[in-house]
Amino acid sequence: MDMNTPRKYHIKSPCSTANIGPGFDVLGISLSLYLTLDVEILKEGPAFEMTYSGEGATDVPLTPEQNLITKTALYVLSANGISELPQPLKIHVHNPIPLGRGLGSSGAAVVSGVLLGNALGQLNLDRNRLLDYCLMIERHPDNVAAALMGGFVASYLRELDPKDMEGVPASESLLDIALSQQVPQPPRGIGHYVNLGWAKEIKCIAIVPQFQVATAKARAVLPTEYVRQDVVSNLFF
Ligand SMILES: Nc1ncnc2c1ncn2[C@@H]1O[C@H](COP(=O)(O)OP(=O)(O)OP(=O)(O)O)[C@@H](O)[C@H]1O
Ligand SMILES: N[C@@H](CCO)C(=O)O
Repeated sequence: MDMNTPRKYHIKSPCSTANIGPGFDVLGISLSLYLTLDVEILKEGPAFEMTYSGEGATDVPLTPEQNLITKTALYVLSANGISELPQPLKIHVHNPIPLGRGLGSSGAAVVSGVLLGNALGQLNLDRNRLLDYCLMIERHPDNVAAALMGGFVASYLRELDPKDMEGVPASESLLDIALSQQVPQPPRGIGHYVNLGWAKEIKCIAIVPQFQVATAKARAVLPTEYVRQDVVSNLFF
């Protein structure tokens, strides 16, 4: 099928909670609040149209190279030799997930973007490969692994050889990808994950603060080392 053949997709990615108990950067649970994309490749119309409702509607940019979802899709497409979006393309995003408040909004956006790139480019990437793309962008695996795989997930980010990373966009430089730029593919098997069991009787209540803290800022204040006593007591909780 030609990339511009008219068609529709509905893409749904859950929010997630992470850092559960002692599982810092490891344990994540997907929760039943979903970022959705309604995507249509039309016969005619403007080359690109993006609308957005819900959390972040007044702040989130809606141009392909600035919006986290479309930027991520562009990255997946460029890494697979596709230098432009199909046209005319219409995307409606509905986001009920509060931004920057501990419910993995960026993880859901990244997972949606990777699924979007996979669908638009008809790439048929399997889940493990989709995870590699997610992990090039969100460099801690707990939220994206839970959002992509579903359920209660333990995940671990493999140390990457700097040689494998040459020219590969990681989160910050992803911002700079131009539509026409071709980027190398991510290394394979960046993350390991295990689906853990979950008792249906255990329900989750999320308490959402009224202020935002960007994950990057929160991570920047963490010490690089912890004393043994603190690590041991954290394992207990
Ligand atoms: N639906 C979305 N569309 C576009 N950009 C988004 C969307 N959701 C999140 N983002 C981007 O991600 C940023 C929030 O990411 P951040 O990692 O700081 O917090 P979070 O993922 O909501 O929370 P946490 O990682 O603590 O669970 C937003 O400020 C915005 O730039
Ligand atoms: N493990 C991540 C979760 C938030 O995205 C962190 O603490 O930064």
